[in-house]
Amino acid sequence: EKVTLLHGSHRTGKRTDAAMEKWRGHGLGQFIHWGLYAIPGGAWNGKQYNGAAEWIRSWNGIPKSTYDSLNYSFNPTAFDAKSWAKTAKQMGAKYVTFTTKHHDGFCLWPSKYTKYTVANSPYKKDIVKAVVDAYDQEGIDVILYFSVMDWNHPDWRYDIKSKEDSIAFERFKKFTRNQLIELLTNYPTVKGLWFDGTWDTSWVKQAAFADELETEMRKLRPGLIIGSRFRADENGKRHFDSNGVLMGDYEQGWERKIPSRIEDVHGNDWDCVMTVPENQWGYNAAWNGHIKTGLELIEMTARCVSLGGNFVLNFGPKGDGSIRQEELKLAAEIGDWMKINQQAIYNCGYAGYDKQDWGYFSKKTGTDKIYMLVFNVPVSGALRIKTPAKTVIKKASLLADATETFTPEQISGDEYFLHLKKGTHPQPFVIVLETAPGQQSNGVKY
Ligand SMILES: C[C@@H]1N[C@@H](c2cn(-c3ccccc3)nn2)[C@H](O)[C@@H]1O
Repeated sequence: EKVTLLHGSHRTGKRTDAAMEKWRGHGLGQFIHWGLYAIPGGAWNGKQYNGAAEWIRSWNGIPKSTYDSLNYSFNPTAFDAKSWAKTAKQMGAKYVTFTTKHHDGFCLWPSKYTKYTVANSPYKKDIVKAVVDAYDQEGIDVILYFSVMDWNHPDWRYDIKSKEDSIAFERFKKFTRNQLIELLTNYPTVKGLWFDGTWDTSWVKQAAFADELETEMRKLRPGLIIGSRFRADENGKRHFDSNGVLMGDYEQGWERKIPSRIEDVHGNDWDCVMTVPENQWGYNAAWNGHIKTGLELIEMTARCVSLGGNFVLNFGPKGDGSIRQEELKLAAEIGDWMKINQQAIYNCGYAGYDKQDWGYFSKKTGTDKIYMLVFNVPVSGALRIKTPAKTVIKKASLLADATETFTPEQISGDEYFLHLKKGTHPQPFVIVLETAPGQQSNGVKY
């Protein structure tokens, strides 16, 4: 049975306000990891390493003090937030999640609460502001990534084991609150905060403080969107409180992985954040292992939307601020597909149809319009559809060409085949189903 919680989740079920409904409908987002780690780009003294490039400071053999002095070399002459925002627009991203401060503690905005910022670099200027303004101009919503864990701050602790730790961490908590209020005050148009670096015991023990801070941020910015990774409940439970209720507004558990079925998302909103290589968020000059193709990433987008989530693809700009060619090419490939098929992605969600081998269903929120996103054309050319009870399929046509229609062949009570014409399908395509809800013989609506 339920336990009484002071600092568990304060809401059950999805948020129904306009800000969250807009976020829910985004479908496709861009993540950008940029900071000092982009300067070494996964290598140190000519030796290429395989770990995640944004974690290089933590690798064995890397002199931490030398890494920490990289702010004096930070001068991204090729940085142009407008061109980043244009790339995102062309890809079809509806929002961007941007690293204000990663685990290394370097702030891409001129924070008043630490010297470890762009203000103390040759570049000097406010990068967060440039990004927020450029993406606002493109009509792309901005969410700010913030790492609580801060390797640079002298008062950061992994755990609190002594009086000294406790005194230091109280200072760190004030510093963290100050920076978050500073970000929400400096950049009032941002729609949310994406928290990371919140798994260590020191922070997990701060249930009351973090709960109050979340309340304060939401009061300062009504409609603010905060995920499940920010805070733990008073029993140290993260993402889901001691009663199994989601913390925050959406589940932030899908990092480099995608749910395989609807039961995995427990009726919550969620995002999946994904890297192009296996595990590189910050720029790594040597991309090793499997590099995802445009088709793979389009399919991941379709899978996420079909299960009611958002797919957020990561970009890792170089130390000079330019985006690498491989990422520009992927953005263009995804964008070309989105230009034709975006109706099946934006403001769509779980359709409630059984998953079929040929691909994914999505449903336009608030309508009976169903999309079939086809990735695996069967040898038979017959696309099987099992509709929810007694649903009527009124029309079936290609999204890209409404004159190309299909006559559903009913093969059982609720099952149909759509027969594709012979021919190749070099790109995934979408079929639109105009449907009507089922009627029982006695006229009762389902
Ligand atoms: C969104 C992604 N989250 C950061 C991360 C955190 N971790 C991690 C690694 C070991 C234990 C706990 C967390 N691995 N990657 C990555 O650096 C990136 O920012």
